[in-house]
Amino acid sequence: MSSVPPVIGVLALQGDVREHVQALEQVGARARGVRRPDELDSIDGLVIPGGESTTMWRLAVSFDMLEPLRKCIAAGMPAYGTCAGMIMLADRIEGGVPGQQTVGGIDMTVRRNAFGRQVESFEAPVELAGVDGGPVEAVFIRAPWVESVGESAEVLGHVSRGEQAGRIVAVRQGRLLATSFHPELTGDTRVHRLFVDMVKG
Ligand SMILES: NC(=O)CC[C@H](N)C(=O)O
Repeated sequence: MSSVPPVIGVLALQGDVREHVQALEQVGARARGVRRPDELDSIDGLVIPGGESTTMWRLAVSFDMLEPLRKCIAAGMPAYGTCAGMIMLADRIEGGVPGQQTVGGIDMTVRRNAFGRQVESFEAPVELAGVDGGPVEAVFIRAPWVESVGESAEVLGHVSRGEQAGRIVAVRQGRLLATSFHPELTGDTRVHRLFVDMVKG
């Protein structure tokens, strides 16, 4: 049985674009960087990478991408955001710089840089609803956590141990997915597979 692989765009304004492209290709999708509004027309789903959400927001404004991104998401385009990308998909942020805007789409409040500074980056196993085969080893780099989710968003995972045990770090709302951590950096492609299956579904 063969089916046409979905085309997934990776928002290529800033951040770890190449790692996402590789992870997506490993799970059988076609992946390409997108940075212009017209490039959004030819993709089946979008990944917003990790990086720096303040820079990504500013670049999205200057590349005239913020409104087109909002429209696509509102129109139902599947999207997956990691770390800064999670911030970009959040309807509300805390700890942003003055005036910082997001694309939005997921009814949640995220706290920027919640786990502390770069030197406080860490790895921890996270059990994810919808991902079989044991916990994913999650890499947190100046990561946000989710303070709260609204009724339409579903919590998929928490930090399982340590000082921050119980913090929400993975959320899904319909065909939108967000993680505080970076599966694209670990070689474990199960979360990308989940997203590609969401795109196909
Ligand atoms: N690794 C990351 O994506 C870090 C996110 C960054 N702290 C931000 O606010 O956007």
